[in-house]
This record gives sequence, structure tokens and C-alpha cells, in this order.
Amino acid sequence: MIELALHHAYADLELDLAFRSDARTLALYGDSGAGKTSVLNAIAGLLAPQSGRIAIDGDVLLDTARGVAVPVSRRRIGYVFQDGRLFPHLSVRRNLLYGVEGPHAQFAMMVELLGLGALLERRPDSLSGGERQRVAIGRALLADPRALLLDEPLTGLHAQARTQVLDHLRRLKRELRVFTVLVSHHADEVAALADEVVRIDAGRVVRQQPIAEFDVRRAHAAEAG
Ligand SMILES: Nc1ncnc2c1ncn2[C@@H]1O[C@H](COP(=O)(O)OP(=O)(O)OP(=O)(O)O)[C@@H](O)[C@H]1O
Repeated sequence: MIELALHHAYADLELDLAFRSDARTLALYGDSGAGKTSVLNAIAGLLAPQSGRIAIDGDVLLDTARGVAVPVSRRRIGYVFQDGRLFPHLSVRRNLLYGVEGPHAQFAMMVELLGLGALLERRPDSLSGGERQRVAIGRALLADPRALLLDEPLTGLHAQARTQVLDHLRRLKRELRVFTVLVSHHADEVAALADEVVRIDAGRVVRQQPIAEFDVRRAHAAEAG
């Protein structure tokens, strides 16, 4: 369960939003510039909001009123950025195990779930965009996070890679049951992955609804024009 309230004024945008959710996969959906990435950054501890409170499963990560701000390194948040951000000089295997201490029981399972077996000795620059994203997702999950944050994980991939990564994400959701926050401005991704949708517009929550009530066709039409 996530409880989040935050206020932060940038020069061009004032974020002022609050939501709570029991969803396993929660989508933050909205146009570019709405403030979605800022919410992820606040959860990860990369943005220190002017005021706010964030708790996941009852563990308080931030509570400005009480002077609580758990450091990034102790938040146990897995963050997958749009561009993967792998270490270019390390093999896929070493990227996956970066920051993992000792033998990792989940390694073989993660390699299998993400279809990475044939790629382990390759370097990131020899991988396709979809393969890089799969490695980034595996690396984030192997650190045993309390939450997985996915920021537009399919943007920039061509159609076939998108479908593949999406299939892997759905499989992970079924098998691992890790609490996930997905940022997307694509209604079809939201519909394929999320259990609940928080619609953000200009720094505010304008709607929160279970996925069954999310009207993909209407959202698509709005995206198109
Ligand atoms: N570091 C910053 N300094 C100043 N303003 C910022 C900063 N980060 C974000 N903003 C402001 O907040 C707005 C929302 O940014 P954010 O990345 O959170 O939105 P988003 O919904 O994730 O959009 P996108 O999908 O384009 O990444 C930006 O357009 C900008 O006005």
C-alpha cells in the first residue's frame, strides 16, 4: 500500500497531489510535463519535495512535518529509467549483479523470467533497446526492492520490442508480485499492466480509478488529439 502527499513548486509547475492505493501495479498516467516523473523521483528520494509524506506498506520514507527523509540508499526502491542506464563497461551478468552481495538465489529465476540467458556475457552497447530495458528491470528487481518504479519503460522501443518487454513485465507481475508504480502516457500500456490508474494533470490528481473503469479507447482518442 502506498500513501503519498506532496507539495513542490518548480518555476513552471506546482505539484500538489495526494493519493493512496492498495493496487499491486499502480499507473501514473498523464500528459508530458504533468509531473509524473517528479512523483517517482520523490518516492526514490531523488527529489526532496518542499513538503510531503510518503509511506509504502506502512514504512515512512518521507515525512517533512516530522523531519523524516530516509536516504536514497536505504529506501530499497528499484528504479528503471526510460533509457535503461546500464553500466557500459560491465557485462550483462555484472550489470545484473551490481550492488547484490554474495550469491543471489533469485539470479537464475530472473534470467529465465526476463529471457536473458544468451546475453549474460555481452556488453550493453551490443544489445537492442528492448534487451537493455529487460536487463535494467532485472537489475532493479535483484536488489529486492520494496517498490519497482518504471518510468515510461517502453518509450523509444519499436513495436516488436515493446510487445516483448510488455510480455515480460506481465510475467514478472504474475510471478513476483512486487509493488510497482508505472509512469506512462500511453493508455494501452496502462491497460495492459496496471490494476489502478491515477490520472495526473498539471501537477494535480484529477482522477483515480480501478483499471476496470479505465476507458482505453477514450484515453487513446484524447492522446491522439
Ligand atoms: N529539476 C527541475 N527543475 C525545474 N522544473 C522542473 C524540474 N523537473 C521538473 N520540472 C517541471 O515539472 C514539469 C513536470 O516534469 P515531470 O518530468 O515530473 O513530468 P512528467 O509528467 O514525467 O513528464 P514527461 O513525461 O515529459 O517526463 C516540467 O515540465 C517542468 O516544468
